Amino acid sequence: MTHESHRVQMARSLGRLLKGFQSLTSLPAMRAQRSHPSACVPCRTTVALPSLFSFKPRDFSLPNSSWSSEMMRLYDHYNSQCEVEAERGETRGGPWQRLPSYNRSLKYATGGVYLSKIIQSRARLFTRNIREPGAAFEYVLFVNKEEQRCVCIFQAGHLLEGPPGHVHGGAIATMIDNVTGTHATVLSGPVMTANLNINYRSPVPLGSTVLIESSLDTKEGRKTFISCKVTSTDGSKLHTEATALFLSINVSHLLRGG
Ligand SMILES: CCCCCCCCCCCCCC(=O)SCCNC(=O)CCNC(=O)[C@H](O)C(C)(C)COP(=O)(O)OP(=O)(O)OC[C@H]1O[C@@H](n2cnc3c(N)ncnc32)[C@H](O)[C@@H]1OP(=O)(O)O
Repeated sequence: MTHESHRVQMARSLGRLLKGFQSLTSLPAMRAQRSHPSACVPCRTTVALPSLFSFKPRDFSLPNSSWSSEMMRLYDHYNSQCEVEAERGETRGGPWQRLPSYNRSLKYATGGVYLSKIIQSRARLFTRNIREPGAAFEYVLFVNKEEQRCVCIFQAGHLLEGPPGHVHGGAIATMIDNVTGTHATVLSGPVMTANLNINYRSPVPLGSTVLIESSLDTKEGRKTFISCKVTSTDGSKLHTEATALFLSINVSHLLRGG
């Protein structure tokens, strides 16, 4: 590849990358989807990131047959608040927004050099790379921009076992990083995790549904500080608590390999 064509390709990648982050930070209101998988057709299909794909991607934040009744109940609870009744039977955006989720995010985040075409085409978001529904990370995130809060309903599948019958601490850390990182991106644009502190208070039973809630502590220049809690769905049991620091980055940071 000549120097010039490499520069052109780099500029194009940067454009795509920025577009992805921008669409995540200016999320369009999503219409509530209260029904089960078969009926899950988005009423408005403008979602974050599709411009990065050459095919219609699957939105993993929508219910599938593996979701427990508790997962569905909570999904319905938050989804019903994504849209509220307005005048004359019309609806408008509510306090919460569901965040769509895809298994490919940044095609050109290469770690310094361009990945080979094969690796590019195979790269997948870690938490969305297992095909079997319910086997690993099943989750959906809702964000409340006014309250600067984010809630994730998470069902931990059998492939996430750590201590017998319970969820691996690394899988919990992954989800905390995922939720707080997405929340920080919504609040501050492109960021990277600089620091993550986790206290594990009580084990999470495998197969259970838990809530992961994150809230903004403060923003100082490039720094976004977030707190996070993992609890049972009725809030009575604290499983994990964490604090995280995210630093705003220029996306070229990713392309340069940090
Ligand atoms: C398209 C969009 C899709 C998005 C989808 C999202 C879904 C997926 C979400 C998944 C989410 C997953 C997310 C992931 O998994 S991100 C992957 C895990 N994270 C990394 O790999 C990050 C690696 N580190 C870096 O790249 C750099 O160190 C960064 C960029 C973080 C900072 O390097 P940079 O050169 O830029 O900054 P600086 O060193 O000048 O420091 C600047 C300031 O910050 C302070 N500082 C720095 N570090 C720390 C620290 N550890 N504790 C406390 N403070 C720290 C420092 O003292 C200074 O403060 P001050 O002196 O100015 O006061």
